[in-house]
Amino acid sequence: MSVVAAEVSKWAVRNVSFELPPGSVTALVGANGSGKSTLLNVLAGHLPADSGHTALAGRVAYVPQHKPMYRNFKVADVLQFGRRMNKVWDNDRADGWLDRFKVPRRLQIGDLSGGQRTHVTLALALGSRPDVLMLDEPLSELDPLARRKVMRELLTLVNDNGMTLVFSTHVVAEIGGVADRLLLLADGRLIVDGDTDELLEEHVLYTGPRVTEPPVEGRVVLAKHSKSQSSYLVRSGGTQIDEPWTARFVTLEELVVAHLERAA
Ligand SMILES: Nc1ncnc2c1ncn2[C@@H]1O[C@H](COP(=O)(O)OP(=O)(O)OP(=O)(O)O)[C@@H](O)[C@H]1O
Repeated sequence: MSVVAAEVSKWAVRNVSFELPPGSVTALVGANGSGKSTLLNVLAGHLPADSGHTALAGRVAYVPQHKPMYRNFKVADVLQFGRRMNKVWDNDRADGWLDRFKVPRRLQIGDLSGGQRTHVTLALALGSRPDVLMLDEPLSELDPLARRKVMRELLTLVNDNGMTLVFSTHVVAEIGGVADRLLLLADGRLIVDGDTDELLEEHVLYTGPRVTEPPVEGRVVLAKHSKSQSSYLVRSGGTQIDEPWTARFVTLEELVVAHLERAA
């Protein structure tokens, strides 16, 4: 395993355990204040856990949500800084990232746009050739095209170098086809931990006449009722169902929202 959390507690985060295999891409999702940043900070060693322990294999790079950087540094100085601060430094990789996203080298950090600053912090993190890269809401300041391009480039690094990627996000629509694992936090507790494809296969939404019991066995994640209709999102249900009921798989976004609604 390249990332292990064992019964980690810190502030709102309570007893969180999971294991992430090398080369996996994990999306960490949860409502505001659910503990995503706290958990990432503990994993990165920036905060001590109150209890439990973590283990990360290899070189670790972490880009926090607020991307702290010296505002008076020029972009070129940041690369220089990266070279001096890291035992392993891949300048071509860092420089290449800035090139691809057209970040002007002569400007000071304080004069860059939010998105450009994001690219500088990503270049700095990637230049250290991490085995584990953790990003706290990396896409929040990027335009829609840049968001796609960044994820594509990061996935290429995962595929080519076996890097393990963990990122927190609120944009669940963007994790489909990107993340192969999902960690869902609610109120500091881990309510979903699994392979995204398996989770999608396990969750089935049944819609039919209004009833008080679901039409199949399985764990009901969420039930909704209107005047004449009921719908049940069931985990570990099957798709075989008699009329007038219909069954369909859900999107990752629907799955996440249902679990969050249930936990709220
Ligand atoms: N120094 C602290 N002492 C105690 N609790 C804290 C401290 N700092 C943060 N918290 C609490 O920890 C909880 C989790 O915050 P955290 O920033 O980890 O959530 P988050 O999921 O990243 O939220 P968001 O999506 O809004 O960024 C919040 O309730 C926050 O108030």
